[in-house]
Formats: sequence, structure tokens, C-alpha cells
Amino acid sequence: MSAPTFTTQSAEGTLFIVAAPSGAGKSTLVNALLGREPGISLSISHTTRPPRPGEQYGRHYYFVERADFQREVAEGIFLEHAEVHGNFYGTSRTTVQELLGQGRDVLLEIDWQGAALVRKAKPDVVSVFILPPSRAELERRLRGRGSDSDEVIERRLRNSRGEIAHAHEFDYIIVNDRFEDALDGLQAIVRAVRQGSALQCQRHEGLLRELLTES
Ligand SMILES: Nc1nc2c(ncn2[C@@H]2O[C@H](COP(=O)(O)OP(=O)(O)O)[C@@H](O)[C@H]2O)c(=O)[nH]1
Ligand SMILES: Nc1ncnc2c1ncn2[C@@H]1O[C@H](COP(=O)(O)OP(=O)(O)O)[C@@H](O)[C@H]1O
Repeated sequence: MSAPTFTTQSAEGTLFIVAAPSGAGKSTLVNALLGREPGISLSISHTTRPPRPGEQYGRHYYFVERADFQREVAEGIFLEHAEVHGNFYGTSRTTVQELLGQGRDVLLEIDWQGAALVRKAKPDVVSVFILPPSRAELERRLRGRGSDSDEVIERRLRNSRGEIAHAHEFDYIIVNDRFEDALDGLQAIVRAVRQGSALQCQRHEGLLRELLTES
């Protein structure tokens, strides 16, 4: 993790973070949200993870070699960066700053470590954590996605408990059970924030306990 710095301006857009354990459905939800809310720009991260079949450079990620990533870290180009599931991921500081400066809302799809760093740099960030309805469903979705090897899936499942343990740090928690309901929930948060109001936030403590204790 790196210590970020961030310059804020008065007429800038809102910064949103969406985080979730792998397979909970965050990318699918975020893509659908962007379809409904064209005023939001997605920040494309840099990563050392190899591309999955169908993933494109500059659309899903900027795929880079480890040595290049380390050089970018040293150059200070990242607003935040972290190691997740054995790969490195980082958010470009200038991209985010420029978009926010143009008055656009920006969404970061990053993990809980990155979210913690961004919160320190920019305390008015609005953060949302997506929960799966159960561990069994999380595993079904990860396997059903068909994008990763068994080893990668198992690592992500093992790490999911540690990630979910940070859900309480987020402003909002959404359960992605019925997709349309979760999408409506995410959109309602964005709209409320844009109108300057806050939504009542359900904390899903029962489900969180289940997800953290279920075998
Ligand atoms: N800190 C941080 N995490 C990121 C960034 N980009 C992606 N991630 C997170 O890295 C994790 C793995 O992402 P990915 O390899 O795309 O797998 P997926 O979550 O299974 O779709 C997820 O929790 C992402 O949200 C980033 O720029 N910074
Ligand atoms: N509400 C849902 N119900 C059933 N399947 C879902 C739901 N949301 C997402 N999925 C599926 O789960 C898999 C993982 O979703 P994805 O968006 O890739 O997760 P993440 O980005 O959190 O790793 C995908 O195959 C996606 O189509």
C-alpha cells in the first residue's frame, strides 16, 4: 500500500468506490450502472495480472509487467496501489484528478486496501461494498464465470473472508442477490449523493456474520 496525496477543487465531481470479493458481481454491476448513468467515468486501473480471455488493454485494465509497475510506483503515478490475490493493481492519480476537475463523477473498482488509502486522501469519497448472498453462491459465480483456473479461484475464495471483514468500513453495503435489485440499489446511492442527500444504509449484520463464519 502507498501513502497517497490528492488535490481537491470545489466544483469537482464525486468520487465513488465499489469493492467486493472476487465473484460477487461488482464488474457486472458497475458496467450496468455505467449504462444507466453515462455521467460517470470508470477509472481503468493498471495491473500486473495477466489478461483473461476477451479482456482488452485500456478497456478492462492497462496490463503491465511487474518491472514497469514498480517503476510507475517509484514515479508516483498512482493515487493508490495494492497487492491483491498475488497481483499488483493501481489507480492513476492524474486520470482521476483530471476527470473530477472536469466535473465528472468517477468510479473506482478497487479493493478494500485501496479504498482505505483513497479515504485518507479524499475523505468525501463515497464507498460501496457488494456482498454475495452466501459463500456457496460466491463460489458458484466464480466457477460459473469460467475465467480463472481452479488454483486462482481457490485463492480468491480463501481471500474473500478477509475482504468481507472490511465491509463495515464502507458507507454503503449492497447484497447482490437479485441483480436488478442490487443495480437499483447502487443507482439509488449515486442519485442520492448527486442530489446532496444520504440514503438510509442497511448494514446487513446477520449476513455479514454468516459470510464470516460459514465454512
Ligand atoms: N487497490 C486496487 N485494487 C484494484 C484495482 N483494480 C482492481 N482492483 C481489485 O483487485 C481485485 C482483483 O481484480 P480482478 O483481477 O479484476 O478480479 P475480479 O475481482 O475477480 O474481477 C478486485 O478486488 C479489484 O477490485 C486498483 O487499481 N487498486
Ligand atoms: N446477481 C447475480 N446473480 C447471478 N449471477 C451474477 C449476479 N451478478 C453477477 N453474476 C455473475 O457472477 C459472475 C461474477 O461476476 P463479476 O461481475 O465478474 O464479479 P466480480 O467483478 O465481483 O469479480 C459473472 O459470471 C456474472 O455474470
